Amino acid sequence: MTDSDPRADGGPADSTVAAVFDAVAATAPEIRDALPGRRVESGTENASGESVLAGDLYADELLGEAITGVDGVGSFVSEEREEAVDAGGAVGSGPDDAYAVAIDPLDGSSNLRSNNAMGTVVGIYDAPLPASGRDLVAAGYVLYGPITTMVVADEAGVREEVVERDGGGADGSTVSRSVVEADLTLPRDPTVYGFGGRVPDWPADFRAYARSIEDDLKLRYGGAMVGDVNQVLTYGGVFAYPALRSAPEGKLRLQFEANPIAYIVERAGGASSDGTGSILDVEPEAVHQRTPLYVGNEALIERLEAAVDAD
Ligand SMILES: O=P(O)(O)OC[C@H]1O[C@](O)(COP(=O)(O)O)[C@@H](O)[C@@H]1O
Ligand SMILES: [Mg+2]
Ligand SMILES: [Mg+2]
Repeated sequence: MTDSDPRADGGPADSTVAAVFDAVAATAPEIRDALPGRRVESGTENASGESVLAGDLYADELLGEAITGVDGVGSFVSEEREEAVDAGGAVGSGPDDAYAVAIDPLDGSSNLRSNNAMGTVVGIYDAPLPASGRDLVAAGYVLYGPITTMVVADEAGVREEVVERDGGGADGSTVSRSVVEADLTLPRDPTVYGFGGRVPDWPADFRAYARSIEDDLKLRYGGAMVGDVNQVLTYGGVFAYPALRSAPEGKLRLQFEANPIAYIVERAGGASSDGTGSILDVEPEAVHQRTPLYVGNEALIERLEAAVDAD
């Protein structure tokens, strides 16, 4: 529990959803504190074939324990785990059914060695995984920047909180959370863009789109999706990890990364796409499935879809 409850400011009504974000917020300072000693390779690969840092594993363990301990969470899966963990209770959309939670424990963890921003991504689904983005009931992310912030999206909208370690409130809390933006929406006039992947690996249609975007917007790319998407939510613009010539499915994973981010951006008044339509409509096929991801101001996403359709 926290000593300043953001739900009083119009957050999620659902107690399980609120408890999941309580757990994530409570874990954030601990993850942050543990990072300095965990910048090295763990010597293992994850289900996506990527090498795992000690920080990835530590965050995964801590969050796994905290989230599976929440009443009403029936299933848990992470980028760093091959299979979903049964947390007790059947997952579904009925009133007594449990939720499934998917996380990317450390997003952008290659930034750990170079000491740049990273995050944690969370998606809460009312359907067994792999699930459609339409089954999300809430999603959010923690951004470990100069300040630790948490962005939470649900039916009611999107809010941003600052999360800080607390000396310990009367209720035994260890973190304090203050809402700094109760109704986060994308600015109407976009100013930034950030696109992942190597430029020579971009398909010609996406390269042409990028060239046209460069005329209007400033480049902001830090190599952590959460940090780069937070730029777009703050200043307006477009983030993409596109389909690549060498990897038509792109890099980002639908369950842990693309769906939660698309949900947040759409709730904030923006749009998402896999190149043809909303990410939230992508058919779920596997827990670790990848998808191209484009999110941002609606007009920029419409322009993207027109550009990549034209090829
Ligand atoms: O190094 P690249 O190819 O630009 O990839 C960057 C992308 O990969 C990621 O780091 C993948 O996330 P993980 O660190 O969770 O594997 C994204 O955060 C980021 O957008
Ligand atoms: Mg990631
Ligand atoms: Mg990760």
